[in-house]
Amino acid sequence: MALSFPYKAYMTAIRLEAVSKVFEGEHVAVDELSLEIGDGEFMVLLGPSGCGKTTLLRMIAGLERVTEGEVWFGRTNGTDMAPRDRGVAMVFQTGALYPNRTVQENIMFPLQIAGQGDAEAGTTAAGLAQILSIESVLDRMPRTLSGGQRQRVAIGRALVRRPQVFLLDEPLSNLDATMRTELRQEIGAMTRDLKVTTLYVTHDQVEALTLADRIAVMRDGRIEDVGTPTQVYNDPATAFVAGFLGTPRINLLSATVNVTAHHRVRLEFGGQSIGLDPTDRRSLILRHHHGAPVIVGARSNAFRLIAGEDAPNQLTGTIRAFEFHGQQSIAFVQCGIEVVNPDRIGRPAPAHAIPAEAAGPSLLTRLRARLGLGTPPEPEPEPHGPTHRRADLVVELPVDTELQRGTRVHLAVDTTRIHLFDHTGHRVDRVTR
Ligand SMILES: Nc1ncnc2c1ncn2[C@@H]1O[C@H](COP(=O)(O)OP(=O)(O)OP(=O)(O)O)[C@@H](O)[C@H]1O
Repeated sequence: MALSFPYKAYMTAIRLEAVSKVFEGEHVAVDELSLEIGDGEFMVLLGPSGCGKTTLLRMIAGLERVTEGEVWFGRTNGTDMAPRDRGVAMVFQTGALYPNRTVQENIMFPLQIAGQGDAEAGTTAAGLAQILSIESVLDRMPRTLSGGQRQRVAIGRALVRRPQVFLLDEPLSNLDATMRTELRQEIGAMTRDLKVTTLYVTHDQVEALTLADRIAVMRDGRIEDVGTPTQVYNDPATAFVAGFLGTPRINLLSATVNVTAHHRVRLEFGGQSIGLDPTDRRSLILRHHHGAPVIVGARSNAFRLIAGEDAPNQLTGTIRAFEFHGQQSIAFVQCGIEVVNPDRIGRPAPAHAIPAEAAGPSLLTRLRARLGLGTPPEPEPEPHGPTHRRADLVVELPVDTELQRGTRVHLAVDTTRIHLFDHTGHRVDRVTR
């Protein structure tokens, strides 16, 4: 998959070349990760807790040493540069402010350190405060501010020196829902007005989808997919990405490919099945893979309630629960189909399960060998549940649908809206961006 910035008009502001971070000689937090961020681009790093987002951000800021690989700023190799020389400003979950300085003094402080006079620094700070809607609290002390106001001050202080690169690490996570939405919109508008290259870390898919020019979805120290919000949502590269984006969560159904005597491809779910159109590209790929296990990804809106049993490509089940969600209703339909846990699928098998000659030496093994530390310790068993289990189909229905629990329903499946993944969680029709 190409991870480079697609818009030719932009220059590359940050380039990460096979960057890794190994803590204490054995814990791989970031694993040979490569990514380009364009000048002025708003990139969101999205991924579950512990996948290495903060570590990556800290390596770009120079707060964490890179174990292997290179960090470039434009045409300068910044891998070993001191943090202050990188032109980078960072805002954390809770913006740390100087407690004994007023809001205005906090914002103007970086300019004063840089040698700017009080009057000029004060004017710049007041201008930024206006953009950030905190002009009425300029004379207040940080302890008297709300969480949202404090984050605004932290953002003002980070941006006051016009950094080349603006890094934000979950800046909204400690705010209430209303404040989060408001500040999210302001961060988006402000960074675009200032045309500052921004890298924003979050595990919140709504923040990622609403803010990003592009989203890089991280998992286990690597990037699984990168693209515009519509690309990663509508055309996810892996089952994990499909499962991480979207509410309700996408249905990931375990199926087996059945190629009929007439070279038609059917996807078998135990007792039920659906057929692919012969002109569908996936059909052309799968007709050579009779018996192969696949994962069918179908969002809740890929189904339609139908009356009869005769329609092709339908699944039948029993309503187990029905929820009113305002704009639509969500039905949980028991179809007896195995669903796949996206968090488990495609995770590398434990090192001891892979023949050494097939796997090749891992990053960790190579690093330890170089440091004379011998082979890595046996990996811990993974604390996750099983890969497959029987669960309900989650189906979106018009809000005026009236159904009782226990009702038998027929659901037409729109096969043009499903994604097909192989057993490792990668799309059978590979995604190239
Ligand atoms: N200083 C450290 N020493 C050892 N391990 C660390 C250190 N910092 C981070 N880690 C580990 O590296 C992995 C990545 O951590 P990191 O904080 O980058 O993840 P994250 O995606 O930002 O998670 P979260 O969203 O929870 O902040 C985790 O397993 C974490 O325990």
